[in-house]
Amino acid sequence: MKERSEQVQHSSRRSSIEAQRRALLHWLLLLTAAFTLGFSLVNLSRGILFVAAIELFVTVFAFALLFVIPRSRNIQVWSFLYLLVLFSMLVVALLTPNLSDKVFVWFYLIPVLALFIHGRTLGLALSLVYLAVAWLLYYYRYYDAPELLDVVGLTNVVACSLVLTGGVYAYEYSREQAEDRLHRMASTDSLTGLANRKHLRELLDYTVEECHRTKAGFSILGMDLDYFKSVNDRYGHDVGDQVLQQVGSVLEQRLRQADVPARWGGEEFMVLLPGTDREGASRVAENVRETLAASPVRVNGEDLSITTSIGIAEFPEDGNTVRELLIAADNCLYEAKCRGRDRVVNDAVS
Ligand SMILES: Nc1nc2c(ncn2[C@@H]2O[C@H](COP(=O)(O)OP(=O)(O)OP(=O)(O)O)[C@@H](O)[C@H]2O)c(=O)[nH]1
Repeated sequence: MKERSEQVQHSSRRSSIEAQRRALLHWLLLLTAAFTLGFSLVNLSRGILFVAAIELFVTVFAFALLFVIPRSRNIQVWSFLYLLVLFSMLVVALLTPNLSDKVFVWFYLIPVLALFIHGRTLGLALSLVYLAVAWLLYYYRYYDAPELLDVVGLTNVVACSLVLTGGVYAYEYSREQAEDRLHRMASTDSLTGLANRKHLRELLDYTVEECHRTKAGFSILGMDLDYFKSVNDRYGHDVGDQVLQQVGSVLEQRLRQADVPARWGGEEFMVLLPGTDREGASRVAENVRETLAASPVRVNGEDLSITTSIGIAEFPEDGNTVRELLIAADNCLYEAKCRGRDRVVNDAVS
């Protein structure tokens, strides 16, 4: 749906991804602090002091991030630093002579963490860079231990990390797709396929804010079908639903790409017309009203005509806030109903 609408959906998606990553990072930092502290104590007791000190540093670093991240506006940099510090600690452990070659299994965590906290694209790029460095260091560390560097050994090391990276990437991809679908469903009216009330409300807030900044204008149309209750009463709810779908498709057909029609609730619709003044909005409203009146719904061989009353409000003349504009459009709509329905009113006296 439309450029502006996509912008709003995109920014609401971004903030939900950000919140999810913050929560994930919180748990990862707790786990990191706990495990590095444990390893630090073990290495301290074994006398491997340098590694123990590095691990203790990572414990403190992870613990500090637990306080920094909730207060930070941009967590991307901190996430990047967290991964780098963790990776550097693993490098030190890998290159330390007395530690087991099994230390390398911890590198398999890097692609999992990178993809979870940085998302698919950046996460994959970081994973491949870190893994390539880890493979080279593994080779350098064990070049004098042929039993670890035979073809089978090396293939296992490389293939396992690639399979793991591919698996987590595929998981992230399907999770993103599912999230996209959920976001679309949450902002769409299932009967008409138009934007729903919640989504248009967000769009109106965004548009008012933007127009205050840019000094641009816009209008809204508040629409209410006439005598819709009698359609339901006479023909049943299924026909009523068919009428609502017909209104949805007329709005989709008659409006410009930048305009956003929405189902406001029941038999009420609302349209956002960016960059349109009162006169322009009145022409669009007349056009929609006439098209609807000329597009009857066919029921049992009978033509059921649809008429609508429309009220208009223009920003900033009729209101500086979304609330004021909605009240102004509603007053015009009420006036249209009072004057006999099937008409457009753009100048109600409140
Ligand atoms: N079929 C169907 N009907 C709905 C839906 N949502 C609301 N309605 C019906 O819409 C009707 C609205 O009736 P009223 O508010 O009296 O409005 P009206 O009959 O159009 O009268 P005026 O607006 O004064 O012209 C009620 O009968 C609701 O049950 C829906 O999703 N499907």
